[in-house]
Amino acid sequence: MITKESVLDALRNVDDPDLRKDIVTLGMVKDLSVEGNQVSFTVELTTPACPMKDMIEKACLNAVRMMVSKDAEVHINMTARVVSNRRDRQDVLPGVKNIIAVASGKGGVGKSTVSVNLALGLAAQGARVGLMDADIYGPSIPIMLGIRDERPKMADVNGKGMIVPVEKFGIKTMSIGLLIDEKQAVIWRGPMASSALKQFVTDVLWGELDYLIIDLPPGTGDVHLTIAQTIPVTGAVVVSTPQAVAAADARKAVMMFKQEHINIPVLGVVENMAYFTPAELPENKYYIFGKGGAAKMADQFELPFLGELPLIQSIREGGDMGIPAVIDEDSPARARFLELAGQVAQQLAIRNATMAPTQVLEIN
Ligand SMILES: Nc1ncnc2c1ncn2[C@@H]1O[C@H](COP(=O)(O)OP(=O)(O)OP(=O)(O)O)[C@@H](O)[C@H]1O
Repeated sequence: MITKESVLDALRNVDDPDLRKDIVTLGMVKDLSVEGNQVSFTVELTTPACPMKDMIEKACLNAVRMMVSKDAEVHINMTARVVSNRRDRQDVLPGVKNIIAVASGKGGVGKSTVSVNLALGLAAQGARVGLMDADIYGPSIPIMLGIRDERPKMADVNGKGMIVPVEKFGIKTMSIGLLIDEKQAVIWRGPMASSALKQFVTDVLWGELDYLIIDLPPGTGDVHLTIAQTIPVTGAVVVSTPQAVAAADARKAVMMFKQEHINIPVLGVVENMAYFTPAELPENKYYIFGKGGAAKMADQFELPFLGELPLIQSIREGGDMGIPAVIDEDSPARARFLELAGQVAQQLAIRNATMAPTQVLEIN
């Protein structure tokens, strides 16, 4: 006879490969029921974008069939509840579970392209996602999402005027480009940029989010410091390109996050424009700028390498037209960005399980 205990014992042999504990101990097995040879249960993962989802499901099935009964009819409901390890007072971004900053050592490496497609990639897999354009001096998110002409609405919350983020393709977004003329933003000085950013944090109704992606300005500067001091950023993703000079700049970005007064864990390094793929020969990869630079850099810092993204004309065209690669079913880059989203979500789950929460100066 199949019992609940025998099923649980079998499932104790299935490990979450990232968290390195079995799924029963981790409390991921829910709603177990057994009737005759019908066994059903839910496995609750830490992210809907988990790249190990299919593997864990198969391992559960095999464990019950091999260790309990080969005649068991097993129904597994794979779900996810994104965890947060925030321990701050939640004065800022109260309903936001995880905050991911996307950075680059220098401009033009595709940081905004990665931010947009990472946000959409997480949302495509079922997460609630927001995208904050903190690139105050050169906001490109409104163009990339095709919302240049939209203006956010205001809402009254307990007598305080709050900005309602613009929604597009299932994500919420806010950019200085949605409030003022893009050209004006370029001439802003440091203190103005910092106070605009603080508004994005305190005066925008982000609501409940699993992930908030922050597209940082290129390089290292005032805005980065403001963000590190006011927002409990869960982790950062550093974008690089293959050229040696780009890798050297990306190294500076990694060093910035490691500084004592910033101290934000780096989730990994992604290499954009790693190889060229012509539209008519999608299987061909040409490593025109050299190969393996960002992976080597990640290795030196003992950071995860989050993968290579191709240089494809349609990524640029999609960006200009407001149709990002993840939204374009025909884009050869779509699958790569979905993989990247899975890698980032996975590294974030590991970070939350193994490291202390990020500290910030509390706002009074
Ligand atoms: N993998 C890619 N293939 C083709 N074009 C790309 C790719 N990644 C980015 N681009 C294009 O390169 C240009 C710069 O990209 P993007 O604006 O994302 O860079 P950035 O690092 O955010 O720049 P900045 O920080 O200076 O604003 C854009 O026109 C974008 O569409």
